[in-house]
Amino acid sequence: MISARGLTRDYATRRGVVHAVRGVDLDVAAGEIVALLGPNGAGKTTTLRMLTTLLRPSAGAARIAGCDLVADPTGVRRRIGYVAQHGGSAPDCRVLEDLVLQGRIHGLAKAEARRRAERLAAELDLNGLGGRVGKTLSGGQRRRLDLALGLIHEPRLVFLDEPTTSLDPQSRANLWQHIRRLREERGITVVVTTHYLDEADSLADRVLVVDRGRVVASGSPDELKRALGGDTLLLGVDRVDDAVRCLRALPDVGEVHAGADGVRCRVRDGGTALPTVLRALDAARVPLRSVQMHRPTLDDVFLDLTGRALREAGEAGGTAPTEEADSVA
Ligand SMILES: Nc1ncnc2c1ncn2[C@@H]1O[C@H](COP(=O)(O)OP(=O)(O)OP(=O)(O)O)[C@@H](O)[C@H]1O
Repeated sequence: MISARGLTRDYATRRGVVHAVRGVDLDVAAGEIVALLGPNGAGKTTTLRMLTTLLRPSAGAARIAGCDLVADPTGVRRRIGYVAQHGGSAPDCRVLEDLVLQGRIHGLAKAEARRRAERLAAELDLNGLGGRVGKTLSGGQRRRLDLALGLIHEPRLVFLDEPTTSLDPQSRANLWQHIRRLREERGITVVVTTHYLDEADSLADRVLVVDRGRVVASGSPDELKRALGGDTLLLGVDRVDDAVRCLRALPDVGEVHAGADGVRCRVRDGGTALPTVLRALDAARVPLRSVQMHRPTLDDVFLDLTGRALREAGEAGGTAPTEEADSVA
C-alpha cells in the first residue's frame, strides 16, 4: 500500500536549514496499522505531510495506493484519507451536514453522500448527534467526527496525525477500538503518528521508531521489546549520581540511565539481579525510596536506541519551529 524510499525534507529558516526528515524508508502492507512513534520534533508530522502530498519531499520517492507521490499527487489524494492533528470538522456546522458537505467535496451525489454520512455516524457512535454543531461535541466525539470526515470517500488508506492528543484515557481507548474495528470491517490500512507509547503498543501491528528525522527501528511492539531482552529495574533514589556510579560498577547491570523518576537499568534477569543491586546500593549508602521491575516497554526500546527516554526527549530531538519556513527543494 505504501513503498517509500529516502524521503527527505529540509526547511530553510532564518537560522539555517532544519533537516526535519533524513531519508526515511517505509513499507506498509494492505490492512496493516502502522505507527510512527517518536518525541515532539522527531519528524513524524513532516513525514505524514509528505506521504499525503501536503508537502513536497526535498528528495526521495514513494508509491502510495498505487500512485506515484510526486508525479500523480491528485491520484494519491483521491485514494487516501487524512485526519490532521487538529482535525477538519467545522465548529459551527451540524455533524451530519459537515459529513455530507465533505462527501460532496469529494464529488459524491447528495443522496450517496447522505447515505455514507449516516452509515459512518452509526459506525463511529455519532448516532443522535447529527443535528449538533461541532463545537458542542466532547473531545472524543469531535475526534470521531474528524475520523468520519477522513473516511467519507471510502479510502483504502488513512493517515491519522496524533489522533488522541488531549483526549482523556477512556476516550483514547474508545478511539483505538473504533480504528481497529474500521480496519477489521472495512479492511482499511492505517498509518498513525503518536508520541504515546501505550497508543503504539495497543493499536499498531508494527511500530516505526522515529528519532531526529530517521527511522531507528521497526517491528511489532512485541518484536521490538523482545529484541531488547531482559528486565528493567526502576530505582527511586534521591542521590541519583551516586546510584548511577554504583550501578555502573556492577558486572551484571547493562545500560544505566538517570531519569526524572529515578534511575533505570537493564539486567538480564530481574529476580537474580535485584538482591545484588540492593546490596550494592546499601553498601554505597544510597537510600532507596522504591523499586520496580518490569519487562521492557517501548520507552525502554527508545531509550536503548537513542540514549534518551521518549517522555524526556521532546524538543531535544529537534529544533522548535519558531518561524514558518520556505522549502529547500
Ligand atoms: N515549517 C517549519 N519550519 C521550520 N522548521 C520546521 C517546520 N515544520 C517543522 N519543523 C521542524 O522540523 C522538525 C520535525 O518537525 P515535525 O513537526 O515533523 O515533528 P513531529 O515528530 O511531528 O513533532 P510533533 O509531535 O511535535 O508534531 C522539528 O525540528 C521542527 O521544529
